[in-house]
Amino acid sequence: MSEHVSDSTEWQTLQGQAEKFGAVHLRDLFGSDPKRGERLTAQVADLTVDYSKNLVTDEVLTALLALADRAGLRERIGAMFAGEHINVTEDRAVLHTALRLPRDANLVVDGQDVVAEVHEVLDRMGAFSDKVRSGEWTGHTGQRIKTVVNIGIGGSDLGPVMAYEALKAFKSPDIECRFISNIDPTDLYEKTHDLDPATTLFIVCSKTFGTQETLTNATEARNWLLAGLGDGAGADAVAKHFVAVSTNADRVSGFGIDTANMFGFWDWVGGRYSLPSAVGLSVMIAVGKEHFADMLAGYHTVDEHFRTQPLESNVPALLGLLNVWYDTFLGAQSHAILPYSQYLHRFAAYLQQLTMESNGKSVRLDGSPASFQTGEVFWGEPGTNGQHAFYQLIHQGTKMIPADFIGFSKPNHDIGEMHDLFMSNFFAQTGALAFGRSIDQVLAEGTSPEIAPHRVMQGNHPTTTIIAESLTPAVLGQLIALYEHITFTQGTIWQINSFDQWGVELGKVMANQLAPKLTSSSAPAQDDDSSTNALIKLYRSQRGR
Ligand SMILES: O=P(O)(O)OC[C@H]1O[C@](O)(CO)[C@@H](O)[C@@H]1O
Repeated sequence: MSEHVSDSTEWQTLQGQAEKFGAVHLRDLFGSDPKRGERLTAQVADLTVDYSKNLVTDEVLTALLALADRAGLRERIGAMFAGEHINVTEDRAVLHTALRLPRDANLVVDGQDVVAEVHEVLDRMGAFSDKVRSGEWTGHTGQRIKTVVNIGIGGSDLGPVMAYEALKAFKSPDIECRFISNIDPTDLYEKTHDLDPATTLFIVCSKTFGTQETLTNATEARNWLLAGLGDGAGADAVAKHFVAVSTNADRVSGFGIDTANMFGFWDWVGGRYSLPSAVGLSVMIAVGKEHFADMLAGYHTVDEHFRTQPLESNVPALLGLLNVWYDTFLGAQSHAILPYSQYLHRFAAYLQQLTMESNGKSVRLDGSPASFQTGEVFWGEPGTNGQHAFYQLIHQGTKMIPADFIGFSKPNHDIGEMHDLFMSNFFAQTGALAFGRSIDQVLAEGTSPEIAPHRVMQGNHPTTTIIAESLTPAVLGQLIALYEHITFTQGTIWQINSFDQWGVELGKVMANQLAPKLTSSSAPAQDDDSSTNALIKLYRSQRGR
């Protein structure tokens, strides 16, 4: 492999193809190949993935696969699964795939029997969630737990809340979960003000147990609990109502949570990849350990596909390469995630962290600046809500926005004809985006020549359609693993480290430095830039300080 993939002949070939691609239209690609739809459809586990409505020719696909070879994608996949320290800036293995290995698998990394440790924690989580679900685990006053409140942010929040919402059809009717993430006090207030402390269990979820938002929320939640339980409530009550999920036992006990009530994970699990670890405890309590195990098994089937399939039939690799094609070679800036499932209403938000914290990088592994466009902006809303909000811009705007349509043949709740109507929108949209409406069609419908141009849809907007029979825990695991490996593929081609997040770390440090200037009436707000100084002064005066 050449030192920089972007200097390779394979890269140049794709640049050349991109330059002449403006003339290619999906109408022609489908017109000249009646079997394109079937030919460019692949299966990964329970997911049928139709990528035929993407702006690619066979020539481009071949060139993308050659680029993947040049970038050593196969070898990088092997290195990740084997536990090599591919997160070079933190000198860590990247082993979220080990979180879903079956009990009888073998993986020893850095002298650690990874599978045994993973299953030891899963077993403890299972036993604990059984107790909470059955009512055997009681609070300080002897009452059973009715509400589980997860306190965490980023990967310690987005995965659990997304999966909890996605799997609502599988949850216990006796337990509700809530999620506090923002340090905005209104989040804490809204999620607790109508709860009974006696029946509330908090999970303080933080890989580092050093995150300002989470520790502040957890401290205030403990105050709320003790005040609500009244006289006599102290450390014993905290032990009944607070458990922790973290990699840092010292900080957990420093906070006052008994480490007997701590569920651990490891530094080789990145926050945004941590849902299948103990970070998923709230989800396990809601849906039960069996459904959680189904979700892990779903992840694992896609992991195995990614690890073993040749690249030409490797679905995450192909979709990752398509994303590189759009982003780096065709200049697309964003990527829409459009699930036709209300249960997946937090899926795009979840993927934002997964993809943008992973691939929002401009420096390559060797420290040199990337001389090309990397990570896209991921965004989206469930259909059909999105249709009545932003689809107009996708259909007739000036930007290229590749979009993933995710749908299910069977709804979790079937009511009348609703699901068929819902899915008719799903199928109609990808067709309209691809093939549009020509001026001749518009005029033939009787539209006046003055208005006709406004009603023309150029089409040629790329989409990928992902369908499964229904949204089950296993299918959810498959979907998440699919996007994890798409993200990995992109990072590999770009030769960036998809597993650190130094940019976010800077913001955390600066917020901690600024905090005293907001709260103290004596400290002058003068040593920042003129804009920040003025804004802090305004804030302080409005707060009466
Ligand atoms: O789980 P922790 O350590 O509280 O971190 C929360 C989040 O903060 C980040 O470090 C930055 O947003 C994420 O990567 C992580 O998921």
